[in-house]
Formats: sequence, C-alpha cells, structure tokens
Amino acid sequence: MRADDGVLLTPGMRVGLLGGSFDPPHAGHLHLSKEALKRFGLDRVLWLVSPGNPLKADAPARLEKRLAAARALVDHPAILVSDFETRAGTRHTARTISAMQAHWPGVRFVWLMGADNLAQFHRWQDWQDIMRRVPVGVLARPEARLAARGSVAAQVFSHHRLSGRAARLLGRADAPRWCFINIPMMPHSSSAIRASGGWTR
Ligand SMILES: Nc1ncnc2c1ncn2[C@@H]1O[C@H](COP(=O)(O)OP(=O)(O)OP(=O)(O)O)[C@@H](O)[C@H]1O
Ligand SMILES: O=C(O)c1ccc[n+]([C@@H]2O[C@H](COP(=O)([O-])O)[C@@H](O)[C@H]2O)c1
Repeated sequence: MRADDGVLLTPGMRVGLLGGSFDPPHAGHLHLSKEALKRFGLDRVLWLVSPGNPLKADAPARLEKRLAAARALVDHPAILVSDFETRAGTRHTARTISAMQAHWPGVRFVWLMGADNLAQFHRWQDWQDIMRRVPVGVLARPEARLAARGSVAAQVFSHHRLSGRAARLLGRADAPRWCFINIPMMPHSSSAIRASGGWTR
C-alpha cells in the first residue's frame, strides 16, 4: 500500500512515528530514530513533519522548507519523511494516529518521543486515547529524564511500563504499553539552532 507521498508500508510492518516540528531537523532527530529502530525492533521510522504543534504559539517555518531539510538530512534507508498530517488535515496526534491506522490497516505503529515530551504528554488532546491505541517509546534527552519519570503519564500508566531491558518487544506489543530507554544523549535542539541564527523561519 502506497501513500501519495511515496511512503510504502505493508501489513505486519513495525513502524515508529516521530512527530515533530523539525524546525529545523537536526542530528538529535537522526540519532533518536536510529536508536529506536535498533532498540525497539522497528522496521521503519516515519518522521511526521507537523503542520504546527497545537501547544506552540509561534508558527514554524514553511512546511516545504522543513520537509526539504528533513529529506536532505536523512541518511538511512529505514527512516522516511512524511507530510501525512497536512494531507490528512490533522495536527493533533490522537487524530493523526487514528487516520494512519485507518489508512494502513495491519501496520503496527509505535509513537516515539524524546523524554521532554513525555513530561507534558498529559496536556495533549486525548492523550490517554493515544496510550491505548499504540505502544509508546520514550528516549532519553538531556535534562528531561527526571521530569519524564515523574510525569503524569508515567504515573497513570505505571502498570503498563515495559522495562528498558525488554525494549525490543515494544514493536510487537499491544497497547497500552510504553518503554523508556536510556541512549547516549545528544544535546542538539531546534530552538538552540534557531537562536544561533542557523535557521530562519
Ligand atoms: N537531542 C534530542 N534527543 C532526544 N530527543 C530529541 C532530541 N531532539 C529532538 N528530540 C525529540 O524529537 C521530537 C521532535 O522534536 P522537535 O522537532 O520539536 O525538535 P526540538 O529540538 O525538540 O525542537 P525545539 O527545541 O524547538 O522544541 C520530540 O519528541 C523531541 O523530544
Ligand atoms: O495532540 C496534541 O495535543 C499535541 C500537543 C503537542 C504536541 N503534539 C505533537 O508532538 C510532536 C512533537 O512536537 P514538537 O513541536 O515538540 O516537535 C508533534 O508531532 C506534535 O504534533 C501533539
């Protein structure tokens, strides 16, 4: 089955979804994606370049610019870049995942995020619905580990946590199931790149 942005996903495939503003994309995104492929036993990681984070007041750079930068950066055949949210008209993750599951029945999606996002995950629309729809893989990020571990989401779903040692099972797990893994950390962030003048909106 082929989506009109050329992304080929087939039933049974384990596909990590890395939603993000990618404003700009950077080496931290690549590193997270490669670790997720290996550690969670995934076949693909799809970068979902967001039309705009519902919780961020400032609009990001033009979608075409962010998509082009993401495609230029990716250097791994299992990491794919998608504008699915723009084409589907979704920007809330719960809606996006439900649309993707309808579009690609039989594909096993796993939501991926850095630890900073787990800390505020309970502010996302229908966040518990996301937890019940797909397994969630959380990857360590500098200065965010403690906040993630003490987060509302980690507490509410504490009984559904998979230990880091069993991380490879996440891609095959049934939701709700989430896993936090420690990875060698990279300090890169889009906001730091913008602040240094390395990217303009
Ligand atoms: N260096 C990193 N280490 C771990 N996770 C990261 C890193 N950079 C980004 N991520 C994760 O990638 C996803 C998309 O991130 P995003 O596109 O917002 O980049 P960002 O660097 O966090 O941007 P900003 O600094 O503007 O918030 C998020 O889940 C985020 O936690
Ligand atoms: O669904 C929500 O309410 C929601 C709230 C905040 C962030 N998100 C998603 O989280 C992902 C990371 O966003 P960002 O801007 O931190 O890269 C991106 O896919 C956003 O659409 C989703």
